[in-house]
Amino acid sequence: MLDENHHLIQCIMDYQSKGKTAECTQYQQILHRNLVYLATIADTNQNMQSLLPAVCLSSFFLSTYLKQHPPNPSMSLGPGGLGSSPVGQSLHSQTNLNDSASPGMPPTSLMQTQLSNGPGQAPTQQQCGPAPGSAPSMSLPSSGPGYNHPVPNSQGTPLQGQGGYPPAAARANLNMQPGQVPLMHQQGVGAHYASSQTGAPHYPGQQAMGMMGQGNQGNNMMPQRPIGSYRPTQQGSAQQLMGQEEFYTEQYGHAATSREPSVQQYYPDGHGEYSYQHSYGEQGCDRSFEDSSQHYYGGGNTQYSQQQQTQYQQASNQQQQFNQPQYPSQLGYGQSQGYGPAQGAPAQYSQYQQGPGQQYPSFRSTQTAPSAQTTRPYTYEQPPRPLGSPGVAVSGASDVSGDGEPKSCACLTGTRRGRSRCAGPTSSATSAGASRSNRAAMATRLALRLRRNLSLSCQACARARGRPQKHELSEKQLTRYFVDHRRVKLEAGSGGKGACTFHSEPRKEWGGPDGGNGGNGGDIVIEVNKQVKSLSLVSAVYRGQDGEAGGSKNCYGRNGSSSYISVPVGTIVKEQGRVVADLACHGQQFVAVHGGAGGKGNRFFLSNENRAPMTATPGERGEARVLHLELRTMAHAGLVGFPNAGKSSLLRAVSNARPAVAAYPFTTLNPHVGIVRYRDHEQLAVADIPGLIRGAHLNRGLGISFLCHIERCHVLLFVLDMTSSEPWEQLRDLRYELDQYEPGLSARPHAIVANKMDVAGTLDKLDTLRGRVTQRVIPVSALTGQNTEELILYLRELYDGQQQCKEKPATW
Ligand SMILES: Nc1nc2c(ncn2[C@@H]2O[C@H](COP(=O)(O)OP(=O)(O)OP(=O)(O)O)[C@@H](O)[C@H]2O)c(=O)[nH]1
Ligand SMILES: [Mg+2]
Repeated sequence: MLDENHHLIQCIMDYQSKGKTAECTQYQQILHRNLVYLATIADTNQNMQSLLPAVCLSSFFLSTYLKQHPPNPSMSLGPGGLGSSPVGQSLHSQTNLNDSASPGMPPTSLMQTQLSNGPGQAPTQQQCGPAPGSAPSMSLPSSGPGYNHPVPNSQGTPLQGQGGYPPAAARANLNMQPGQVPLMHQQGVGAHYASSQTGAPHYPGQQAMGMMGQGNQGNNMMPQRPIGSYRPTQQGSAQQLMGQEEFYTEQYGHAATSREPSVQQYYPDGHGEYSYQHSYGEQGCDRSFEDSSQHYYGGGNTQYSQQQQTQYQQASNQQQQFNQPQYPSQLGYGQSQGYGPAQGAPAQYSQYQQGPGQQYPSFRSTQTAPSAQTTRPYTYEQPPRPLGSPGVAVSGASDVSGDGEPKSCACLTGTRRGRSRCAGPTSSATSAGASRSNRAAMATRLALRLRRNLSLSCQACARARGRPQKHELSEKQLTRYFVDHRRVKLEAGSGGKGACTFHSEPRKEWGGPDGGNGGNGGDIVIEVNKQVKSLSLVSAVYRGQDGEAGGSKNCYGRNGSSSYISVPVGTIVKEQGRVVADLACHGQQFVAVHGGAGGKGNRFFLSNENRAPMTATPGERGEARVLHLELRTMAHAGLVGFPNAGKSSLLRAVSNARPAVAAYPFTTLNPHVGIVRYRDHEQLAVADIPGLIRGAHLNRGLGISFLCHIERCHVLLFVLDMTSSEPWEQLRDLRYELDQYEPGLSARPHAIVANKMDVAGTLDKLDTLRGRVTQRVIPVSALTGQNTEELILYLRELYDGQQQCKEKPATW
């Protein structure tokens, strides 16, 4: 490694002299990484002594080279390298360059000094850092040759040029005493926080983890590798991270898993200081408080908070209140680091050179510990929760932007009619910081939500959309599906033929006849099913199942099974105009055609006269007939009236039926039946019949085809449109049409309903109507429901009166 570094430096110098900037930059990056790696190894017990000369010698060459060739400010040496610092210019870049190489590989003299440092070294580190204000103007005037920083003679003397590189951190890294391990972590965190401006991190678990890691894995080189996840966060350049990761993969045969940038995705709130540092370094203080985990570790470092309070308040007054001391054990955090926003602070990376097993668990435990996490705003990160759970509400309610107004939700709300933008509140992280994985998860949840027709993202969306109601069929669709007349051709199954066989057995020459009979053919049965509402499902042709033929050994054939045709209640079966069956009850069956009888086998013809009959008969053919099925709506009462009289509106007013209502005639094309329920649990069916007009019996309008439905009604309700000029003329025409369809039909128990009484000028017509008829006239308004109670009660009276006369034979 030493030779390689020498060679690299030589190449850099050559390229620099030749003016090849690109190659020079490339070799500088490699050199930088070598130095970082050497510094990492130097943290361990085993390799420190042997590698220290290599590190320092390389640093010496590099410093010598840099003195002779001031670096190009635009050059980048990777994380923390040249040009990565927003301020400091070339001199600062040089500082960073040295600092980037310095973590874990402090000057030899310093190392040697620190090797003997005991745990008592930790408190002194608090005093040796520069003031925060001095950070932006950091410089690294190397006082001596090589890579040596000026070593403080006393621990209270501030070091120079320690931008993000506290010497105490180097001491901590070099300190192999387990008891001093916490110092390393504190210093590392302190250095990091000093540059990240995120306030002091307070990880109670971090010290413990650090101790564990150092004590248990003290000589393990692998865990000492730099953690890559911090680098992109601090540098703000994932590209550099990837390049470095590839470099490590190539150089050392493995890629540090902790370098994966996706770690940041796993913790979008992240390690508090890092996410916050990134926010402040590049975005200022426009990031919401919930975006960072600042409040999770809020300001446990009292000294730190006190010192940096001024700048911190400038950065975010809102967040300052969360930086109150919570973890007094963190008081030892370094103050030596600047707090300026422009510090690249590469040194702090190396201070975090811990193994994944040490570091991330500590962060995890630290993040989950504070109670402030209950208000985490990461709606994207949270798994789906049941609706109405507190978490759902908190996620949306707790997210308030800086001005106190909830931000608009970016989630999509699935509705039956498509997607719409949700207006509910959500976190700023939701709208601003969705990574790819988050978007994928969001898409998955969105698809799930669309399937459920629910929303799980925010409080405003977290409500059930309600069950999708059954889509009402239009009158046109109902007409298509409603069939009240069907001609069917029925042919029952034929019987199976009989068998003609003889018994066959060894040494039994004349076994006798054993042919079995054939099975009977299947019948076709018409069965009433109340679930069926029309004859639309009735086919034109039915063929019954045939019976099986008989077999030998006296085996009979299987009978054909019966076929059933389901028809609605009120179906009348006619054959050649003659009613053969009236199916008015649920479950009632009518065997329309019978199957043919099965044939006889020769065994059947065995007799004393004929011991070996050869006779076997074929099965009979099934019965066949053509029938006409008519549906007559079964209802207790029927609404009869002219079009637009308000029949459908009245049915909607007195029952739960929902026929179509429109201000044009012949809106209703099919009968609708509604149920009127009474308190004694009696239920009366009321049928809305399509409108009749004058001359309907001559097939005008919709004709009188629908009067067959009225034919089954026990009670008739004549609905008159009181807004017409002469309502009583409507009554007369209706009676006439009914009588033309069936004489005496209008004489059934009935009532006269004067509808639309809410319209002005109808009272006079009502009086006139009452004077012209002898039946009871009930004024109602189907639109407003006025006086519909009287109609319902009177309907019950009519029905009860008709039931009392049930003993009498019907006249229709
Ligand atoms: N003002 C008023 N309007 C009514 C009333 N009842 C029904 N209407 C209106 O009259 C129009 C026809 O109502 P429908 O219930 O469709 O009449 P219909 O007898 O079923 O009509 P068809 O189905 O064509 O036979 C609609 O615009 C209703 O809003 C009522 O009591 N008062
Ligand atoms: Mg209607």
